[in-house]
Formats: sequence, structure tokens, C-alpha cells
Amino acid sequence: MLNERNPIPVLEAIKRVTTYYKKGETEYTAITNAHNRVLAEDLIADHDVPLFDRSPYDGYALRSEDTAEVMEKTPKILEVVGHIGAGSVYHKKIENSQAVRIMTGAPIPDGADAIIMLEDTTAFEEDGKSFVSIKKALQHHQNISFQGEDVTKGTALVKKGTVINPGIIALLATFGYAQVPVSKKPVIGVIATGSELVEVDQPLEPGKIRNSNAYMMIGQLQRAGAIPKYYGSLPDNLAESLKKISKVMQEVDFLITTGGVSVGDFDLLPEIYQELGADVLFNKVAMRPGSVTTVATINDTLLYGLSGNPSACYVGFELFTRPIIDYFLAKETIGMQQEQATLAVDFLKTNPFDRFIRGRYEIKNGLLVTEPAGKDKSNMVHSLAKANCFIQLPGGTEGYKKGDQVTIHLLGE
Ligand SMILES: Nc1nc2c(c(=O)[nH]1)N[C@H]1C(S)=C(S)[C@@H](COP(=O)(O)OP(=O)(O)OC[C@H]3O[C@@H](n4cnc5c(N)ncnc54)[C@H](O)[C@@H]3O)O[C@H]1N2
Ligand code: MOO
Repeated sequence: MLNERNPIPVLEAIKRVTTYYKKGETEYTAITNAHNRVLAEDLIADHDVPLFDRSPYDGYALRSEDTAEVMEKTPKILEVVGHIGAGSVYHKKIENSQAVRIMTGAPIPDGADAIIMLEDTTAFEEDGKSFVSIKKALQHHQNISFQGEDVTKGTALVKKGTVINPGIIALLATFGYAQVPVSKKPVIGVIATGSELVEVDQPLEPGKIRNSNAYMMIGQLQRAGAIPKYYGSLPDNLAESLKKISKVMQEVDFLITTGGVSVGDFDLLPEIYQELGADVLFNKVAMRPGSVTTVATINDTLLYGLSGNPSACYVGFELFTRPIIDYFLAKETIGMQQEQATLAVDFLKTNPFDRFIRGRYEIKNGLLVTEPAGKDKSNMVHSLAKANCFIQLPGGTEGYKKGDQVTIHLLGE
């Protein structure tokens, strides 16, 4: 019997799914693996950076008052009483008419209050002693990189929930995080359904197609920061599917299937939900593609039934699965970033439902412009390779014209 399906608005569907989100735990990862992970604790500076006043140049540390009378033609001669590189400390105090040869990054010796660059000096030896001729007058505190000028102790540097990038890794290293607290990644099961499917390494036969969705979703899960666990594809066989799905549900944080959610004779997912006693949150969304997207829960664990059509599967994942992964990872921002852009071409198809067109955006003459990445059909795969955003076109209109302002959802890297 064909059950009636009532489409619900996209936002309502997202809301229903997000009530089931689970926040993951914190784990520690080596700093060398921290890129792209989500920071699980605020990063607060526990010391100043730099930790000591230091030299920004290769040159000489001196007392600026010793250079007060330096004129171009009457340089000042100072005795060089020490020589330090970065990592070394000059332990005595610099007295009048003394200088210490110092390299970039070395701590400023006691008594010194300025650095002169090597280029403004001439070094010479006399009677076994080292001297330097200073050709430029210096101000108090000239050329000093001060303690805390970069970061002061106690500063909140990076908020928990931020995705770690190489710049953040530099800060983590600066503050001694060999192990970094990060959100544990959710483990998400992937199952493809359909007797027509063959795997990527298998030859095609009449009537068969290659299973592209499972691999596409593995990529989407990786992009979203989750761990995909692929369980292969299932033929259209109820008993086998039931057994597999109920077993897999025990092993993952949640499960995504693709295909078999529509009304066809071999679309088994609705029956599987019934047999498993699943609570169906929705089975029709007022959108294109992906209107058949179905989400259910079994013992509060989410079970996504995404469409078999590649573009519909892709869109369903990004709209309904990705935010849940963001919640699980305790990310500071949930879901795709949205922008306003100018439509670069006409799009005149009418539709009662909202459309999420696989699009491309770019900046042209300082404006964000967007256009479809290819043909707009839910059973097509080509445009997915070029898409860097979804163009959201609200339904119930006569279509859209070049120049119209539209919302785009950025897919990210
Ligand atoms: N009478 C109706 N027919 C259809 C309706 C409807 O409302 N009434 N909805 C259409 C819409 S919209 C979509 S979308 C599809 C969704 O169907 P399913 O989600 O049940 O998916 P399947 O029927 O299993 O497959 C659809 C299509 O996609 C291909 N496919 C399936 N899995 C994969 C995969 N892993 N990789 C690549 N391609 C896959 C499959 O061979 C089919 O061609 O239903 C419409 N029909
Ligand atoms: O679910 Mo279908 O993609 O609306 O075309």
C-alpha cells in the first residue's frame, strides 16, 4: 500500500533532526595530527609571548644614552663585552660605553635599552679587545621586541569549537600543546541499497550502475570531520537488509543509507523502518532535489534514508546530516556558511518546493555571483564535481532572473 507522505519545510526538517543530536566526547591527539580537528577547550595564554624582551635584529645591544652625541662624522666607540645568539643569555649587566653583539631573538641584556643593526656599525679589534663604532644615535627602547607584545598572559586566544588550522597549530605549539584536546569524531555507517549497484572495482553489466553515492558520502563525511564506516551495498532483499541494518545500528553513532526510500516496488526502507520499530521523523521534505529524504530514529540513534539519486543524496546529506556532525563535534558554527549572491543567469523552472541547486560562486568585479554548476536534475552526478555551493531558490515563483539576489550555502573545502 502506498502511504501518503506529507512534505514538511526544510527548516522544520532540520529542526526535527537536530533535537536528536548527541555531543561527542573529548580526546587528545598529537599536535602533528591536529589540523582540521575541532578544538575542545578554550586556548588561553598561560605566559607572555615573547616571554622576555628580545632583539628583533642582528646587531649590538647598548645603552641609548651612550649614543646621544653620535653624529654622522663623529661615531661613538663602544667596547664589545659579550656575544650572544638566540637561545643564549648574557648574564652580566652592560655598563657605560659597553655593547654586546647580539643576534635576532636573543634576550636583551641587563642595562641595555636599545639595539643597533649591524649595518649601522663597524667592528674592529685593538689590543686584543673588541670594539664597535656606532654611526647612529638611538632612542630609549629603540628596536626592542618587548615581552608580551605578541600575546599577554591570560588572553583568550582561540575558542573551543574552532576548527584547527595551521595558524592555530602555531599557537598550540607556542603554548606547549604536544597533545591537543579535540572533539572525538563521530563514526557514521554508510550502506548503499539497490540490486542494480556494482562496486567501483567491478565491471558493468547490462542494467547495472556503479555505486557512486557511497563513495561520495564517504568524502562528504570526511569533509565534515566524521569517520565513515562503509558496510558495502545491499541487494533489494528485505530479510538481508533488516539483519544488516539492525546489526550496524549497534556499531555506529548513526547510520546513513542511500536509495530505496521512495515508493517503488523495491524501495524497502519504509518497510525496514516499520519492522525495526523506528520512529520516522519525516519522509518527505518540501525541496528539490531530495524530497524523499527520510530520517528516523531507533533508540534515539539517527538513521538517515537518503535518496538514491546522486544529487538528491548529496543535498540531503549536506542539509540534514552535516549539522548533526557539527553538533557532535561541538563546533562553534553549525551548518554551511550562507551568503547573498547575484544570480548570473536566468533560472526559469517553476516549482512549488524550494530548490537547492548545485552551483558555483565566484567574485566578479567585487561582487559575489553564482550560477548552476551544470544540469539541474536529481539523478545527475556531473554537476556535483563542479559545485562549491547550493543556490537556494525558494519555491512558489515563476522562476528567477539574471541579477536576482539569492542565498547561497557554501560547501567548504
Ligand atoms: N512514482 C514515484 N516515483 C518516484 C518518486 C515519487 O515520488 N513517485 N520520487 C522520485 C524522486 S524525487 C527520487 S529522488 C527518486 C528517489 O528514489 P530512491 O531514493 O528510492 O532511490 P532508488 O529508487 O533506490 O534510486 C534512484 C536512482 O538512483 C540510483 N542509485 C541508487 N543508489 C545509487 C548509488 N549508491 N549510487 C549511484 N546511483 C544510485 C538508482 O539506480 C536510481 O536510478 O525516486 C523517484 N521516483
Ligand atoms: O527526491 Mo527527488 O530528488 O526530489 O528528485
